Amino acid sequence: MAAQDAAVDSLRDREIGVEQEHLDRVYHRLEEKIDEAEFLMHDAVKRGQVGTPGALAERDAQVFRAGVHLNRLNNEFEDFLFGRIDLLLGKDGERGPDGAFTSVEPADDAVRPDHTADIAETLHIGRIGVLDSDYAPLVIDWRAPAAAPFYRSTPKEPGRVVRRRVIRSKGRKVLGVEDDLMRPELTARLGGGTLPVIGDGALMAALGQARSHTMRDIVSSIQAEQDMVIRAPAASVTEVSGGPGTGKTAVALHRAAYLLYQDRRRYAGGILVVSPTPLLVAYTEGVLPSLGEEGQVAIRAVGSLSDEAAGVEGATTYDEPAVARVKGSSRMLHVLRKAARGALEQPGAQPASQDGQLSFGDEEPEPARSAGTPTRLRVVAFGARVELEADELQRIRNNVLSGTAPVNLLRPRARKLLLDALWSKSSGRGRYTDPELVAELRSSFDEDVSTETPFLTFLNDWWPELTPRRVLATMADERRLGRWARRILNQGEVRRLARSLKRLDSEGRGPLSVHDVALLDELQTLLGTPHRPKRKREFDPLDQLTGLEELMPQREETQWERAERLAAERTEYAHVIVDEAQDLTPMQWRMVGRRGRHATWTVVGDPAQSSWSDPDEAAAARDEALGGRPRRRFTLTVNYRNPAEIAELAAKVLALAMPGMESPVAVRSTGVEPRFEPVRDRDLAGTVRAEARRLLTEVDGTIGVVVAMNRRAQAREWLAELGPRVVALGSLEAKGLEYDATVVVSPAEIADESPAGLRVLYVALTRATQQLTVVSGERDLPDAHGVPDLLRE
Ligand SMILES: Nc1ncnc2c1ncn2[C@@H]1O[C@H](COP(=O)(O)OP(=O)(O)OP(=O)(O)O)[C@@H](O)[C@H]1O
Repeated sequence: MAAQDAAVDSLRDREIGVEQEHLDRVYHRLEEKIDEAEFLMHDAVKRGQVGTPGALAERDAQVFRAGVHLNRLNNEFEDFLFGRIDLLLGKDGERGPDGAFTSVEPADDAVRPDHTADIAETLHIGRIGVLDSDYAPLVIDWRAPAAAPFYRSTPKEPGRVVRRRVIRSKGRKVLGVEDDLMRPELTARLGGGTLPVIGDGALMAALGQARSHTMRDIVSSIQAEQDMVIRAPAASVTEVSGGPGTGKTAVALHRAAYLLYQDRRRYAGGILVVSPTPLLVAYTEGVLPSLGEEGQVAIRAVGSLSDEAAGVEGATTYDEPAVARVKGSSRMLHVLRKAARGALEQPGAQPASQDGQLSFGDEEPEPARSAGTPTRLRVVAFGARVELEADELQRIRNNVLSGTAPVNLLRPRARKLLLDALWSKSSGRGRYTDPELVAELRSSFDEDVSTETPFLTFLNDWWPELTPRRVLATMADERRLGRWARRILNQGEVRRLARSLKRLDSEGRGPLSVHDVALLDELQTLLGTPHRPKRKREFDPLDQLTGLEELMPQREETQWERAERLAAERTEYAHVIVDEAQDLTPMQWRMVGRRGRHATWTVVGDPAQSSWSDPDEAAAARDEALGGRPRRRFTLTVNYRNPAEIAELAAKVLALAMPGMESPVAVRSTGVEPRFEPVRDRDLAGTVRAEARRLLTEVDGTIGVVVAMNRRAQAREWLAELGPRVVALGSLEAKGLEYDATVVVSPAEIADESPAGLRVLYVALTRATQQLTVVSGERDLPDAHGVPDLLRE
């Protein structure tokens, strides 16, 4: 036995040595390329010293190319070679531009009748493609067509692949190799010897690794059904559904990298990835840079999508479910339309005599500014007083508002109609009959009236420029909100909504909830931003190189800052990826839809994990956002996260939440059953803490403790002393995340928290990669084994 082990070890060492040799060649080639790039840089700087405009432009172009080159090489130097495939001869013997055979199928005579065959081609796969100096492929980019068999080949449909190898390396050192045989029936020969096979495949090794607080890429172990989605043509809308842990988020991010590789020019318009929470954004942020992509892709939480919520974190507070339900509903659109117009009028108007008086000339003192909307406009023109009374002002307002244009953009029209009305009453009007003289008089009337501070003050008060935040703040007034929401929301809804907005001051400053953000974004559209002339920039010769800034990331800017800046500059994207799409409310769909009106889309989600109470309403909003574009649908069926023992328990909740819905198949089993800990409510804190502490000794990575939303703060206190490996999460925050072990506290509390509570509980139960403990309180009615009522057969 020992002799056999030693033989396996020496074979493994030999194969590691083979791959090491290849990696050395690759590094050698990369170093040559870096030298070339550095030479280009220096050469370019020298040319710049010539000083002629032509030489300057040439220098800039060279610096640009060399910079891009260096940036890519430096980024992708670490651990970028990860795979290898050994293939049979291709059917027609044709080769593509990268030197690889193009045919997926083997040649008819590739396999001899005695089941022996020769390896005709070996390809190494990595994060970028590297060509040798004679243009032979040393590494094939994982996104290139020639790399597809690495992902697509299965023992059932092997194509030309005989052996698939995953190479584990760190920096310049190969640490290990794991092989999968796709054609185990063959005796294949390579370089005069039999093709060796090491290990039992890389997937299980990858799945068994401890988790950290950031997601890893899966580039070396993408599975065939996932690869179909990643490489699906970017036509219209690609919809991907699949249960928990099927790799939807991973696939969506790899797809972004693939699309950029396929058509960088097309996606220069940017790719937006919409995530449900800032926690998931932080968790996934490293994946794209590890795939060699950054900058072009903005990953944003839905709570920080609108400029109105701009800031590092955006909105992170959650409304109670009944309020969230109102704010997310598409009925809010009708309320907001009314509010955007109604908010022009501010309550608390002063008596008419003090309101908005205007002196034309110097005869009268400037009036005091009113607190509310002025109800009278008075000017003195051509020696006579001209007034517009409340009813006339109202008529003008109604007239201006009769269209659908954004309110702030209507201000010039309001101003014009005010001047028309004043003019029609002024003595100047009847003074002349000659049309030319009348026109001249009118124009000097307009100029004089409209540039006087008091008129401007009146206009500012009577037709103020509204900000979305200010309008939202006016909705905290229950009486006014009730008027705008008549026949749209019921009284209870109005009361709850108004109360939730009392957090904001009169200008709308204050903490925003996640659901407020979509309301602000809608208001932004309803109000419009008045055009303001931009300050002219000084001429910069670098501007002539279009795309320079876009393509050459600056060293001092982090990936996060860059994505933020680009996102802030963009209002629309070329491709929009929506992760956890089942959670977007109708109002959020409208917000996301505005960012992809001309985009192609990838929408991934799982209806069984939806925390939105009215799936039909959300589906209608989603259809509206995606328009009539054709859709391609994919389903992922294998759960790579949860061991079978945990998946089985979660399936019980799925049966309650969505009867008839199928669970994905768990790909592995650990033999460790979920634990149940019944507890008296008063002992909850101690038990949860003790359980988290126990799990710290059981698993190497992270531990997530999931509680009902209203216990969040409490749970953080319980666990404060346990260090960074333990994280306390509200049920809605657990979305998309995963931990080595999880403690789910009181399933009944989580399920009772909202109408979608059972689906939220399903999410909570499917976060662990190794171990799960369910702590049941009194409300969970645990049986003798501690199993709560909701999780029994
Ligand atoms: N082909 C793969 N190779 C290795 N690991 C994988 C593979 N596919 C998925 N995984 C891992 O499985 C876990 C779940 O993936 P991911 O979070 O993308 O699933 P999901 O479908 O988005 O889950 P959920 O719906 O629960 O949020 C991750 O740790 C991911 O790295």
